[in-house]
Amino acid sequence: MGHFEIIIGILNIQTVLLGTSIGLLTYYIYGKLRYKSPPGPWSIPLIGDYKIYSNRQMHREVAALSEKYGPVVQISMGPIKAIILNNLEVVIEAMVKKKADFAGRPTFKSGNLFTEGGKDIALAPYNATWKFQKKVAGKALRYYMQGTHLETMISDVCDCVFDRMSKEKEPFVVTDYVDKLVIHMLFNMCFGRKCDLDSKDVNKLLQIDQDIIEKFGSGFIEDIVPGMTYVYKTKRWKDLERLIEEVTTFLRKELKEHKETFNSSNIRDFTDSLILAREEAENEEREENVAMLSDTYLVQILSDIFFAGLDTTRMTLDWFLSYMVAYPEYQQKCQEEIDDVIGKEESPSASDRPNLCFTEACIMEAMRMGAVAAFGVPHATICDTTVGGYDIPKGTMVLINHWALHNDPTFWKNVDKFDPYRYLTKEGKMDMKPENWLPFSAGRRVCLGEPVARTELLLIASSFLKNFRFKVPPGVTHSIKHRAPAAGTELPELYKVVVEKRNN
Ligand code: HEM
Repeated sequence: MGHFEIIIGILNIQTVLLGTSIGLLTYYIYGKLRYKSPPGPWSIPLIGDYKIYSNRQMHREVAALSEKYGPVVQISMGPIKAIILNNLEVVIEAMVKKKADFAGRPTFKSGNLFTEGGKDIALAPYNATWKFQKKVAGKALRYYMQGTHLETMISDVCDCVFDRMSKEKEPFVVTDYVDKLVIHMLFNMCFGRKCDLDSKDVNKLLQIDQDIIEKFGSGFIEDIVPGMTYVYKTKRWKDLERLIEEVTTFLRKELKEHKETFNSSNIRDFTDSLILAREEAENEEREENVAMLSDTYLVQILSDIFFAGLDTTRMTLDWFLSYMVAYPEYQQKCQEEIDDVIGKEESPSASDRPNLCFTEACIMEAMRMGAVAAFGVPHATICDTTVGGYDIPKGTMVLINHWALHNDPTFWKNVDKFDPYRYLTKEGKMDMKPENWLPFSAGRRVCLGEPVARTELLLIASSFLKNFRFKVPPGVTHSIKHRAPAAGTELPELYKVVVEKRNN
């Protein structure tokens, strides 16, 4: 080969390399231009939109931003990008129409600590273990709701708490009694313990739960700075580790005691139902199912049922009672309905539900106006996908802004008004559920406890109003003010009430 051919050969190689590079660059630039990221405010690199995500009422701020950017808004939480869905159309597209695409969960250091590495249901990744556990827990809950078990237990717990509450001589904060009632109900449901207002275990768990919300409600720097705990542990982080260890130790002890006294023909509570599910899997010789119901997984399912139900239920009842005090005419209308349907002697039962429409409508409206979980539980995409015409890469954190759905003025007439009639037909019966009313979310990750929560809420709310008339002390005016004890959680400002016993 002469010099000429060699030069031509080199030129050819150079031409091919150059051509390939230009091709790849064009493909990359074209891809970038074609790739449509959701819009959002400018953010400081690595720090992100600190002003937005450090605001405990971020749901309100993002809903306002969506007026400028549209229903899909992107913000940066430190180095983590979050996509927030702010209207029904995009929520249904992501959670219902695209089914599994948005059914993952992001992984957080604090979440892993709470759940022994995602071994629960609520924070678990979208996989076969999650699916199986949700099925088992759903079956155990349904088992528990059969017959009159739930209503008898709620009636016993209400008697126990109301007995103490009726002894109050001075104006008092009713929230304290709501908290006690709900935690005792869950103790009974999960561990079969009768109501004992002086129980050390119950009071300690309630204190831990309140501490976790009040002290850690603004989130953890450790979730935003990966690897930080390997270098340095803050005092807050160490406190969290200690509280979680206390809770897990308690749950492990309960499971151990239940296993020692378990009798499959006498299922006492939710813990027994889970042990029964494991026995069934063992009898069917389904090794893979038995492994998914090891003690660690059972403890985590118990923790989910207990804590997912505790805060959401007690906070919803706080909102309900606060609105009942603010609107005495609605309180009275609920009481008339309750007296008519239940009678003066009986306790509310699940079969009364179809006839307690006005009371149920007041609960639904309290859930709309009071945001107990404004962003629900964060989702993550499990593949590259799209929503609202924007590209969303695999592994992106996605939040549903429930507050925005519940306060969308284009959907709700007089959006700021407490109006139970929104949910009722002209005849006073329950109407179709308004599409924008989604406190339990939708799609694959929909709240597991919705049926039990709605029944519990109605039974407890009716029991409160059946037994007591709630008022503010003479000379005091009650206007509802919102406070945000934790990110994405709003509660009414604490206020004092006086109660009059009814039906004596
Ligand atoms: C007022 C009461 C309640 C409200 C407002 C509520 C709301 C929610 C919401 C918004 C989610 C997140 C759904 C999503 O990821 O899109 C959720 C998940 C969940 N809730 Fe509830 N909840 C309530 C009561 C309960 C109760 C009583 C239980 C248990 C008996 C429960 C168990 C769960 C579980 C296990 C999940 C995780 C589901 C999953 O990841 O697949 N919830 N809830």
